Amino acid sequence: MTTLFIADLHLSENEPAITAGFLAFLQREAIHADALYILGDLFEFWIGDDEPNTLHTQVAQALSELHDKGVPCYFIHGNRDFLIGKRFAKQSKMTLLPEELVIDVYGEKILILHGDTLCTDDPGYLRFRKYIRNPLIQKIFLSLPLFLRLKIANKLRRQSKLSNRTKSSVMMDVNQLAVIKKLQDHNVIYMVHGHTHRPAIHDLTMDGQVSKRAVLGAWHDTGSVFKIDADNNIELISFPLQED
Ligand SMILES: O=C(CCCCNC(=O)Nc1ccc(S(=O)(=O)N2CCN(c3cc(Cl)cc(C(F)(F)F)c3)CC2)cc1)NO
Ligand SMILES: [Mn+2]
Repeated sequence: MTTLFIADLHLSENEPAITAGFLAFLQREAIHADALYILGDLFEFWIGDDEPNTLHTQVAQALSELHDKGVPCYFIHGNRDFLIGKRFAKQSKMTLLPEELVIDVYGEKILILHGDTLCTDDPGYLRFRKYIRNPLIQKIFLSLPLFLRLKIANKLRRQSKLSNRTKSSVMMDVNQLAVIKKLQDHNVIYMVHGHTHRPAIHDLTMDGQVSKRAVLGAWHDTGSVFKIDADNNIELISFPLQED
């Protein structure tokens, strides 16, 4: 049996093929797993659980069916879908996790997180993140009428696109010291995260031990899944989304 990790699908109504690929992945692959961890940015944007949206309903229904077939699904918020709340968690029967957590997978301790907090070379983003993760700011934002939230969201998405163009690729990747500090803070040697869209398994010698950091790939033309089996064999796999 295996435990599966995915992230950065950035599901949106403009990308129906990715949604179809995700639903097929749930029915064909996740259905046989011990658990599925979704490490953030499942959706491209999220302005509140109260937004009527057929994509959200469709995804919630599929995740709920996975749960009913005995596969628990855990979710860590990404920098896009950080407003996913209790209501969607209830509809999808996903368990919302804190932004970083050490889990036990077949006896191994693994730190899981979205990965945006590792990008410490982008102080501007981290300042923005601190602001919008503030519960009071979230309460105020969620109390705005939907049309206003949509307006703000579209503006911020445009700004993000523009500002990401000017950021160096170093700035957009994790900072090695931040990675080491996180591992030491949690006293673990394994880490799985997404966010950077740079799929790889990195070996890192830390305090004389070989530490591993698995980075999940974003879902575009291919899907990406990190798998751990009961013998602690690990695999980072990318697979075509289109049914040929
Ligand atoms: O990797 C990097 C850089 C990575 C790129 C980071 N950029 C990035 O994530 N952008 C972004 C994320 C989400 C959306 S959104 O459309 O889903 N949506 C916008 C409005 N949201 C809001 C919430 C609250 Cl509480 C408060 C407000 C407030 F106060 F602004 F009005 C707004 C809710 C969420 C739009 C853009 N660096 O290393
Ligand atoms: Mn992200």
